[in-house]
Amino acid sequence: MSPEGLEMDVVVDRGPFVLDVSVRIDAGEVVALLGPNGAGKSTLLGVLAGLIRPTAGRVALAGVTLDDVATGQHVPARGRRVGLVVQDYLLFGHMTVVENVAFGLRARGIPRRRARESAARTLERVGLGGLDGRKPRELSGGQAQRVALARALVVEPRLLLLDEPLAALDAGTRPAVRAELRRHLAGYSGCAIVVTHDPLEAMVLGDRLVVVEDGRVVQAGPPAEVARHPGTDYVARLVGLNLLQGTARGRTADVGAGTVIALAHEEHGPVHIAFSPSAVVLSPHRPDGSARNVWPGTVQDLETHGDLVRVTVSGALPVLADVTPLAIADLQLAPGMPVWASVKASEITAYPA
Ligand SMILES: Nc1ncnc2c1ncn2[C@@H]1O[C@H](COP(=O)(O)OP(=O)(O)OP(=O)(O)O)[C@@H](O)[C@H]1O
Repeated sequence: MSPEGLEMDVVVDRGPFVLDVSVRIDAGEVVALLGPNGAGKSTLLGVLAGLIRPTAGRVALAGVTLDDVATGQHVPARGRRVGLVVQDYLLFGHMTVVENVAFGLRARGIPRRRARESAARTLERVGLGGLDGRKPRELSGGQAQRVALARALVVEPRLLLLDEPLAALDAGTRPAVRAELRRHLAGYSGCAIVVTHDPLEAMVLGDRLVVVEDGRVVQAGPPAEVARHPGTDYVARLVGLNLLQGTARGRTADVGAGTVIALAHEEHGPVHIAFSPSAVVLSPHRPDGSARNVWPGTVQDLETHGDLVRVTVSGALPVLADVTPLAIADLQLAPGMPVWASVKASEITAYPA
């Protein structure tokens, strides 16, 4: 645990619902917070932002105690070095972009001129230099998202909270804004938490996943590890995603290990490639059907989740496959058995890294 990091051990007791969590985040680390509706994600963010007071426990950020119920210590929201980006951005329609960004500084008593200068610098940093005088209604969804990010960053927070930051964007613009957000988060030196319902977003943005169910942390770890060993059925369904990195050249992508993947649409340059374990077909012999994406591996592990069995296939290109118990019996799949995995191009999502 770095001294600049976040330490949170809190209980929020709301009668029927109790949040009881311990979370540690290092400076520079991005945690993707996942969980079903009503699991307690917003409550957790509310405590960190200083909007909800815990019933018991302690929160410390960068060596500063923000909450300590035992001693009665509580730093109010305005006094915290915490930046918050909410789902619908909540930009003030009557203010310009630079005024929106400067607002948090003004609220903290920074004089107008200095606040505007800092705001303009932060807008430059998120690639929005030159848009200072625009009104929020004159921005695209992606630009509005960056203004919201600038508004959170302008107070130089040690903790950045992003509550479903891409939810307001349409499906077409989301991949590009997600890739951009990833770059901003990579360059951010504080702790960050991204709340999301989207497993792809969680895997792309998070260095680590923290999964909350019914007010408790049920699983935490690097995305690939959580996907390979889901602790609950919810996690298995949610993070069951194969994620590869590659270099695209039109309708194909080189993913290393001598394997080229056929894509459903054109991409160029570094890409993420994602497909669901349910899209993977396993066969004992090299299939000669229409699937062009075929590679060999070895069954490493079988784990039952609900009515499916998740098969971990190891090899030069490790992959997860969800198959029915009947298929397991038919194919007589067992650890150590060589298999061929195949995926149709139409089942693959590729997007810029
Ligand atoms: N102000 C409140 N007073 C009492 N209970 C509340 C309050 N706000 C939320 N709750 C309850 O606390 C629990 C956790 O809610 P929370 O909003 O933190 O979940 P969430 O994981 O953010 O859900 P979602 O994904 O739907 O936003 C729920 O059972 C909810 O009904």
